[in-house]
Amino acid sequence: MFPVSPNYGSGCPCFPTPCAQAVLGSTSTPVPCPALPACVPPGVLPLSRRPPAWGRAARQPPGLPLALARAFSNNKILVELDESSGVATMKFKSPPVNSLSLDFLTEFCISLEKLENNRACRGVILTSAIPKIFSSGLDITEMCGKSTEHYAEFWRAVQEMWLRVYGCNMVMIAAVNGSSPAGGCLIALSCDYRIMVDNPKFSIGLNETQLGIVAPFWFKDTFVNVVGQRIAERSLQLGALHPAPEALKLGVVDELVPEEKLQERAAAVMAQWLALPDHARQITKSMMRKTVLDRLISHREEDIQHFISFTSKESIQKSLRMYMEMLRKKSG
Ligand SMILES: CCCCC/C=C\CCCC/C=C/C(=O)SCCNC(=O)CCNC(=O)[C@H](O)C(C)(C)COP(=O)(O)OP(=O)(O)OC[C@H]1O[C@@H](n2cnc3c(N)ncnc32)[C@H](O)[C@@H]1OP(=O)(O)O
Repeated sequence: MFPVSPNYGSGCPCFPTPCAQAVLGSTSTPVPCPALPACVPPGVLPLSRRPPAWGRAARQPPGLPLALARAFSNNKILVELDESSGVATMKFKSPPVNSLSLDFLTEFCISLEKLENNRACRGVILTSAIPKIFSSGLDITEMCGKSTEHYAEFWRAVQEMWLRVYGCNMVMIAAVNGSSPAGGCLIALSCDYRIMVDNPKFSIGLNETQLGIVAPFWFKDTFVNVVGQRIAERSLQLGALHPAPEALKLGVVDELVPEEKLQERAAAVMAQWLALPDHARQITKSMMRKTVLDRLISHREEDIQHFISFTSKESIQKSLRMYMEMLRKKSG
């Protein structure tokens, strides 16, 4: 029996019996499963998978229950699709702080994939249902005291989340309604546009160095592509968390709005972006992001090994434990 594609799992229609396409051939080259991209090997969804739907929301594919197309929620993310506008909202609702656990990341990828496969959906707004927090970033407990197999699985899920958001053909808008450190910031940076609530108590940034860890090269690349080399270099070295007004000045976010206007403004910006022909916008987006995406795709396994050896170091484990202790003391 040959191994299955690394993306094969319970999200695939052929689960638990892998279809022929989900099985890796003797060459170990993953063969894409046409049935569902969950079986597709890691990477970016090719542009050709989404037919252009400019000017109107395309029809619901036959066979998909209507209720599923309008709203679905597994556990940690509430997804609502407005078929008339073609815009979905993914609302993070994983208390207490929307940390990006393995379960969260898995649900996130499956939810986004469902939307990508739904022709009625052309744009997604990412936001939070937890007051004052957009996302607290990667779940630190997933990186503490676990096995190397667990670190590998977790890191693959983090990579997958980024590849899917950064490489997404749909318009992605982050409606940042709370603090957004590290991995939370990465999600926002990977969108096409960021709107943040105008509240200096909410901050955003890649603060990894404050935890004694290092933002991986693809976090850094994403940041540089948004704010430029100089701002990214200073902000990354200092592990800076920028209060909303400063984040706007530095270009980390595109605009600030009062909290009560956030969803309305996100919908208005989305409408502007969706007024463009999909194919032209998608090809342009792909052209702008391809180099950075390809860099991780071609070094994915190496990056996982790097993460495992870095995270497994006793000095790193110690830093993470101390950081968690500091958070616990602060909260308790
Ligand atoms: C050279 C190459 C290198 C290769 C790669 C190597 C390394 C890996 C790099 C990995 C990149 C990492 C990215 C990350 O995202 S790391 C996570 C960074 N996140 C943070 O620093 C945020 C920490 N949290 C906070 O600052 C605050 O919690 C808050 C989000 C501002 C919310 O504040 P507040 O409302 O006051 O809530 P509490 O602080 O009281 O927290 C409530 C409980 O939640 C727990 N918590 C918070 N954040 C996390 C988290 N990220 N993971 C897990 N748990 C978290 C906190 O401990 C509280 O728990 P308790 O109730 O049990 O005490």
